[in-house]
Amino acid sequence: MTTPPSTPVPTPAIEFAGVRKDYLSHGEAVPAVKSLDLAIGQGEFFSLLGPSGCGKTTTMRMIAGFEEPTAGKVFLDGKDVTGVAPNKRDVNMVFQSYALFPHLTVQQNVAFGLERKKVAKNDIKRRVGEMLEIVSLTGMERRQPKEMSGGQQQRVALARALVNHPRALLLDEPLGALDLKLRQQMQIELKRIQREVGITFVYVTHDQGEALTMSDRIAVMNSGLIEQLGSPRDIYERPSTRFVAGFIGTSNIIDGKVSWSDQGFAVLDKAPGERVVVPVPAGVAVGREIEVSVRPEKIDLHRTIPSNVNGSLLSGTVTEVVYHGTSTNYTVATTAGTDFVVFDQNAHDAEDVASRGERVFLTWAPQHSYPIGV
Ligand SMILES: Nc1ncnc2c1ncn2[C@@H]1O[C@H](COP(=O)(O)OP(=O)(O)OP(=O)(O)O)[C@@H](O)[C@H]1O
Repeated sequence: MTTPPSTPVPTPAIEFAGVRKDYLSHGEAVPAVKSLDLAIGQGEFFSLLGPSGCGKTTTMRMIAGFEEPTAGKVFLDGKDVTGVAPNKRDVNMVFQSYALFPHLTVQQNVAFGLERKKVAKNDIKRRVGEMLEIVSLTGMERRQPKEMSGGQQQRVALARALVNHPRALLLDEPLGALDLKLRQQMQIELKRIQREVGITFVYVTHDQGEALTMSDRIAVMNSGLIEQLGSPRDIYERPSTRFVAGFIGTSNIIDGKVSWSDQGFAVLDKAPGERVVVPVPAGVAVGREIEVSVRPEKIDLHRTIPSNVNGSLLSGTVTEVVYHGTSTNYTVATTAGTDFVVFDQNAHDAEDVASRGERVFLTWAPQHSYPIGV
């Protein structure tokens, strides 16, 4: 028997090994990052997502070298850079405030770093031209920042940060100052730009929609720790903690005791005739308390009890109906004791399925129940 050749493991672009970061405030250590072991791949679009104060910016500043870990090491392309000055790390940053030079033109702003490095004039012209094309600003070379919109200024900042091909680009809430529509356009643009330049992007945000739209992987942080690391789909469809389920989108969460378990499924009995069916790994025994998360768009709402329900069934009373254009959102006080949110797509007609005060039945397929932390 021959052993298969081992596939070489690519060196991560960025790596944290046993990192902790405490700040000193009035003589007391404030833990900002409690324990971090993380590898970010070459060319990955990686987001650090979490509520204010969870340690995202501190994590990013440790990559840039603006903060040093209290313990542990940071590696860039496999090289230990702990203690190495920021200007020797070959990573660039983009912030919410564009920090462009106001008296310089777009061309001069983008060329600035290359000129300081004494790159040949012809090369500068070519590289700036290529970069402006990537960020869709060709033709605006002679403008000054004040003659441009917020979104255009942010593109200049991006072009300036990318023109010298850094090892990684760190982006700290760069779209925060833009209005919603422009922000959504820029999210798509940023992802395209990242794909074209092939540089590792580390993106800090507290906006879950933004992280879901752009990232290859997301680290959801809470109180100085990563709660879950995975693809946008993993994080949304399979939240590993109650915090992640609540922070990313809207989740309906039900607690209950397993009353029956067989062939990869468990049942939590609720009111007579009602139940929650959930896929579980082997070994989840009858009697065990579990938490189940269900996304609002997976649930069907009925005015009469449906026959042949394959999966979960709960009943309740509608307490709120909110029309959102693409969907109508219902809040239902269920007999299971929790309020459920149900998104009903306005795909065919925009008539409400039910009104406030009405008794309704909620059903969803077994695979749309997700057991948290089981
Ligand atoms: N220079 C500092 N001195 C003392 N404590 C600090 C310092 N910088 C950050 N902290 C604390 O460290 C923790 C993490 O802060 P950090 O800025 O990394 O969070 P964040 O997730 O980026 O938050 P935000 O989204 O609000 O920027 C917070 O409790 C914060 O108060």
